[in-house]
Amino acid sequence: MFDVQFITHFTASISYLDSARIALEGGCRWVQLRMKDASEDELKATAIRVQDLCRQYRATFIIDDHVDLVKQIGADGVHLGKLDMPIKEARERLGKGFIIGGTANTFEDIRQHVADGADYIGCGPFRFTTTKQKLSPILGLDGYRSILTRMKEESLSIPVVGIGGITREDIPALKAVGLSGIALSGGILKAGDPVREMETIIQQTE
Ligand SMILES: Cc1ncc(COP(=O)(O)OP(=O)(O)O)c(N)n1
Ligand SMILES: Cc1ncsc1CCOP(=O)(O)O
Ligand SMILES: [Mg+2]
Repeated sequence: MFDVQFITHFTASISYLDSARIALEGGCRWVQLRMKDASEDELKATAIRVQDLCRQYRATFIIDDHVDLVKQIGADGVHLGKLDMPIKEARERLGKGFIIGGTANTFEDIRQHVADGADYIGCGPFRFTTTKQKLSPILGLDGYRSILTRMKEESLSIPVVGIGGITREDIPALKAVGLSGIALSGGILKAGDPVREMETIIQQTE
């Protein structure tokens, strides 16, 4: 099993909510709501609607950055990066019943997140992407290989999903390098038929 997480985004014709619907219709069962420039009200309203959709599809629903909103609406979990609430503090606020993901760009980041109580790692960027500003250094396959080798050597075990500019064509190599899965957005939303694109990716990962 190779996990597929969808990160919401928008295009000229697709809203954040529609992007989540597309992913779910295409068979994805893990959606992260990421709305970097939204107001609190807009974020909460969208989060409630995306959460409803995820419940209909029995999909996991994660919110990027906003620990208190996760607790307030009862989402499944939160994803946190270096500029967000520290994972240790989020775990204290949320307790054990919520999923907490942490961003990593190095082995040391992963070691810290494991110590702080993270449940999974989003490791990247795999390659350049315009979906996120201010990217950490690009890892490529070699970066993943060395991080995952170091994890094995030091018996550090936690699911690691690759993220950043990932498309369907990358999946065989990302599987082979030993990642637990992928998180992606543009690779779906920029496709001619986004639902079909997700279906194809899900078939590739089963
Ligand atoms: C699965 C996953 N991995 C990494 C990230 C990036 O989180 P972060 O570093 O906090 O950056 P922003 O997404 O908040 O811009 C992610 N969201 N999901
Ligand atoms: C949130 C995030 N963190 C690192 S790259 C990225 C964006 C992922 O989106 P895409 O698949 O469109 O590159
Ligand atoms: Mg963040």
